[in-house]
Amino acid sequence: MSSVLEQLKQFTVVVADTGDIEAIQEFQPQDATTNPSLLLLAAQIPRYQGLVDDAIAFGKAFNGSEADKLDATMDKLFVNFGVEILKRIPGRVSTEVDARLSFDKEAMVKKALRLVNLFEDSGVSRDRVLIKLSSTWEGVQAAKVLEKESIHCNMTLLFSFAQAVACAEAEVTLISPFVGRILDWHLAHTNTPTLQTDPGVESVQKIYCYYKRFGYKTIVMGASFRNVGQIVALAGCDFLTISPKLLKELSAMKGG
Ligand SMILES: O=C(CO)[C@@H](O)[C@H](O)[C@H](O)[C@H](O)COP(=O)(O)O
Ligand SMILES: O=C[C@H](O)COP(=O)(O)O
Repeated sequence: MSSVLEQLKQFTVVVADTGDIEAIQEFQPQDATTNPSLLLLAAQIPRYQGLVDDAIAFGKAFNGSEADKLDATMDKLFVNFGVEILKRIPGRVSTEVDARLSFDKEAMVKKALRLVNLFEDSGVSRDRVLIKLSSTWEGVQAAKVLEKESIHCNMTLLFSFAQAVACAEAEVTLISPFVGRILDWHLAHTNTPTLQTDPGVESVQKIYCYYKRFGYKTIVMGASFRNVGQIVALAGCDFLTISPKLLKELSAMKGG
């Protein structure tokens, strides 16, 4: 009998949510997503020290202030991990624009162009990269500009239906609704410790049905999962990005 992970792959594009390159190889996802927290963890794994050293050398040689050098180091580090990840997957890697820029359209566009240029300098074409932008109003406007330059965007930190509609109308490539954080919020802020239904799962289902009903092309990728139950409930969604811990649980579960 095949595993739940193998069965899931028949209906949904499975994406690895990690900077740990070896974990990505183990589960053979189509795509991978990274974020600063995940890359901070990965950068502390001794086998990836070479990628960190290379980024530091790049930053030191960068012409500019100390702050510019630090910025250049971080950009190069994110790209170094992205380039290595892409050697192990057939699809795309998501690389994030600093969330502190989330309310500054021009700064997000500039940072995205810089990341894409670094990928291209490493021999990776822009169609293998998804630039992650916050789903703020400014983020959506930045994505509109970038998509016109064939820079594909993954709109992240998406918690509401209104954000999803704005992203679809802007014709962005992909959105990442955050299942787990919606659930976390409800558990922390409502008087229903045992919820009958999962509001994070329901949020993705509503967005998915709306996109399909009205023919929007934007890909829906559920993210931020707390347990395998949420993932199984969303089987059939376009994409799901899943941590190695939950990918391992899914691959150990036998399907019916
Ligand atoms: O790329 C994405 C989503 O686009 C993911 O890496 C996404 O950032 C992660 O799933 C979330 O940040 C995980 O967040 P959480 O588990 O801390 O709620
Ligand atoms: O895509 C979303 C953000 O990268 C989440 O980052 P965080 O896990 O550090 O809050």
